[in-house]
Amino acid sequence: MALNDKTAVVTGAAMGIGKAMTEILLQNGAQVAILDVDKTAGERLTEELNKRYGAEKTLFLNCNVESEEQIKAAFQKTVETFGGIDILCNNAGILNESTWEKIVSINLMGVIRGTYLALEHMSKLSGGRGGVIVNTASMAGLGPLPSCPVYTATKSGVVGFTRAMAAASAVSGYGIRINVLCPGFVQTDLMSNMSARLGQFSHLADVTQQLIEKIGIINVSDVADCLLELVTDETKNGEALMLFRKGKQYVTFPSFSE
Ligand SMILES: NC(=O)c1ccc[n+]([C@@H]2O[C@H](COP(=O)([O-])OP(=O)(O)OC[C@H]3O[C@@H](n4cnc5c(N)ncnc54)[C@H](O)[C@@H]3O)[C@@H](O)[C@H]2O)c1
Ligand SMILES: CC[C@@H](O)/C=C/C=C\C[C@@H](O)/C=C/C=C/C=C\[C@@H](O)CCCC(=O)O
Repeated sequence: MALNDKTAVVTGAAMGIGKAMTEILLQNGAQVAILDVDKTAGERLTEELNKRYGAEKTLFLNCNVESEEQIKAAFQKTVETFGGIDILCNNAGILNESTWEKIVSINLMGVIRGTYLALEHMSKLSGGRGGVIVNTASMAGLGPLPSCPVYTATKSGVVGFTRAMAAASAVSGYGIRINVLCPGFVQTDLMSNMSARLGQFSHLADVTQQLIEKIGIINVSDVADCLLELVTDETKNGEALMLFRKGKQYVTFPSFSE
């Protein structure tokens, strides 16, 4: 899928991985709606990107993925501005084990909310052009991060939701491919003050540190490159792409369908 003049929506786009996703999509010719709960950072980034890529290429929309209403309004504004939605990156996420219900609401329910509301604009069954959705999970969605049980649960949920939705899309004829990214540790703000983010598991900070040393830390640009692959490669649907310092790998899951 060529990205020239395609419209992408990226959630949690004001910084970190979402910012890198936004940039690679712009570099490849897409126009991008930048959705984020942080208005200051979102507006600052949009101003910077406008200078580099042109004001008509980006649109900042203040949006909390915990709110169905706000996502709905942001998608509507994107469609009014750019004429449709071709690519959705459900990327917004947090790590804070002390506010566990909030992690579930943002990391897992935010992905489900975003996907269901985007179908109304993207699905060929409701007059959309089809396209591609990429969800950001984590390696923690494949193997447990002991210091973060709820974060692990949300990311496992995102992997399962993505794979089931991809199969549902193929069988139903939505015309939408749905894939999931599973990065290991990535150098962003989410990795700062790790011990404080672990809540009742702060005593396991050392275990996390050992894991970080074992599998290494990658850069946001490595994740953005993998996003581009999942967006552009039309053969990919229902895939989980794991990446860490050792490299990237499509995950093989057990098959129960035969
Ligand atoms: N950093 C890592 O090591 C790592 C590894 C694997 C997966 N991830 C996942 O990647 C995604 C992005 O994380 P990051 O490392 O870039 O984090 P980050 O903290 O650098 O950026 C997250 C962005 O999401 C926004 N955000 C937070 N809550 C939101 C909400 N309710 N609605 C809308 N926007 C919201 C923040 O304002 C911020 O701009 C997350 O889903 C995270 O779980 C991160
Ligand atoms: C803190 C941000 C969070 O999103 C990052 C988590 C990163 C890793 C969590 C870790 O517990 C996950 C391990 C997953 C392993 C899955 C499969 C293994 O086969 C990988 C093999 C690794 C290796 O070759 O050493």
